[in-house]
Amino acid sequence: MAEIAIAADAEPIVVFNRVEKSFSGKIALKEISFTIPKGIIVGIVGTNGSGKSTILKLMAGLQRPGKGKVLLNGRQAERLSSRQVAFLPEQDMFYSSFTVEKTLNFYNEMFTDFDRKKAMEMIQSFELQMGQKVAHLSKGNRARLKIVLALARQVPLIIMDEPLSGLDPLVRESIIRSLIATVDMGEQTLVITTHEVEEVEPLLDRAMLIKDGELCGYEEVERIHSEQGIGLVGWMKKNIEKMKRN
Ligand SMILES: Nc1ncnc2c1ncn2[C@@H]1O[C@H](COP(=O)(O)OP(=O)(O)OP(=O)(O)O)[C@@H](O)[C@H]1O
Repeated sequence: MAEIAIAADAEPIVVFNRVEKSFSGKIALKEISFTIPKGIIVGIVGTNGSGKSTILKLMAGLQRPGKGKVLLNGRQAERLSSRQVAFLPEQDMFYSSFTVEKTLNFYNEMFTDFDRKKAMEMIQSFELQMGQKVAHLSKGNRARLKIVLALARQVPLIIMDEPLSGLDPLVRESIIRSLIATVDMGEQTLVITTHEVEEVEPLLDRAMLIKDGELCGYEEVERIHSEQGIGLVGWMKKNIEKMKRN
């Protein structure tokens, strides 16, 4: 399925127009089109290797599409400066010899849009120790620090690749709570990939399903519940079955 239309999106922040992406001749994304309006939370779901991270990197302007266009606020994403997007990759991105405080200071100097006060509030709510070395943080606390660094950026688009991956249920819950409390809806749009579909479901306005490089579902989560009477996992299964039949 190349294109999925959703009821008129007033002001899109992200537009994918017939986007294709290949790596060494192997197609990772097959001509996909969609728009994301401002001020919502979108969850991109799908099986391993289906193309979710590739979509995020294209959105963040970190990769160029082979064909088609990726627009961010009306301009080609790969030409925009990093000032528009906070991208949280799946891998760690820290200097491990830095303390939490030094990491914060580093971000504060690197990004003019970094809100140190907001970062400090999140550091306190996560009970992270400012003097602790990043190398000595637990996996959960490293994940929390990553979230702080992304959410403290005052940018229109925040992109998170698998922020919950490999974390225990309590850490996942605390991160989801902080996302709900901290994202400035109306001003900010959040796009997140995840395999923890049921846990993230309450957070999402829309869900996007990617399968083998194709967009095989893009729907408002409330409509999935109200019109189809199912949850996201049921919706994913239904769409994948439908795709197999076509
Ligand atoms: N830099 C790259 N070089 C070569 N192949 C790549 C590269 N990046 C992605 N791919 C391939 O593109 C396809 C989509 O990868 P992508 O990482 O986007 O999937 P994903 O849905 O995010 O997977 P996962 O859920 O496992 O993180 C895969 O077949 C992957 O091997």
